[in-house]
Amino acid sequence: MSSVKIECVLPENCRCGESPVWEEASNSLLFVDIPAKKVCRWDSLSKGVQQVTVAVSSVALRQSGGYVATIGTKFCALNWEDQSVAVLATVDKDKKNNRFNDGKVDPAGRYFAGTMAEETAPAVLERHQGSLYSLFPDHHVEKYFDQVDISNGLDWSLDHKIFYYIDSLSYSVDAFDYDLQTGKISNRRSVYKLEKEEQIPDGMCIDAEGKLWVACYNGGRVIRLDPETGKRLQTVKLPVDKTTSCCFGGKDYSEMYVTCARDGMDVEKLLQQPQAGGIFKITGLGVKGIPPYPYAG
Ligand SMILES: O=C(O)[C@H](O)[C@@H](O)[C@H](O)[C@H](O)CO
Ligand SMILES: [Zn+2]
Repeated sequence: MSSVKIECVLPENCRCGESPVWEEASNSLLFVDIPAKKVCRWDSLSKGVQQVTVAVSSVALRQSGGYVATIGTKFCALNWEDQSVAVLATVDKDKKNNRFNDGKVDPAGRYFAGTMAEETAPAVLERHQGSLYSLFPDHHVEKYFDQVDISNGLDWSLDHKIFYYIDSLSYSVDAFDYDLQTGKISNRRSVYKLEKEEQIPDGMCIDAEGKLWVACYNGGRVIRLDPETGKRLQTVKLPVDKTTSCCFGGKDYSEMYVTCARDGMDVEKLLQQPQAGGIFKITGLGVKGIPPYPYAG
């Protein structure tokens, strides 16, 4: 194993950083801060941050330019230049206390995202209120299942035949068979159950070897899993407890970026972990990621 280096590249003080995504064209990391209601774009060359204020939970690239984002219970297009938002579709119309949470685009350009009840405190919420959806390139929405607690990490296997998914309060990383042609999922099973000290599974991404990286909320780490054997291959601890999500980026996708949260920490913990809410860069992992897929609509 090569020598792993962890660096806080942006002391952004996110209340709850989430949805990191690398934009190669601008050498930037996009991410959101859910309670602070903003989408941020950090330029890795100039180190500058731009932001748009909107009640967002996830953001993704869009093939035709700009971005897509989940805002409240709406799938939206986000124009970065004039900061305008256009609603593409709305879900959970009968659930006034719901909002979208994590989302990611599949290899065919569909935007997958799930919902959850609004939290009263981190991980405290009315159970089973969420559902998983995807926004197709023609802007129609398909619903996959309901009864979700906290819809979180998602990604697809390198051959596009498996969809990986995390409902945080199940403490499990699940897999489904995936039909890329139709966007249909089937045959749900668990590929990894978190150990107690790993705490709550949150955001996730796949690497170029087909292994999964899961950010562990309250666990202060990202873990690398082999979804075929169900074994944990590696643990990388960070100097903050509330690690929320991860993605690969940088040159050739050889760096990993990790988001985390400050909300839910008491004064003493914040003094111990002054970098809570920052953006972390991990190098020396010895494995690369793959580029994010852009929404095709
Ligand atoms: O970031 C998310 O996915 C949720 O929006 C957050 O509220 C926390 O991560 C959650 O409380 C822990 O599971
Ligand atoms: Zn999350």
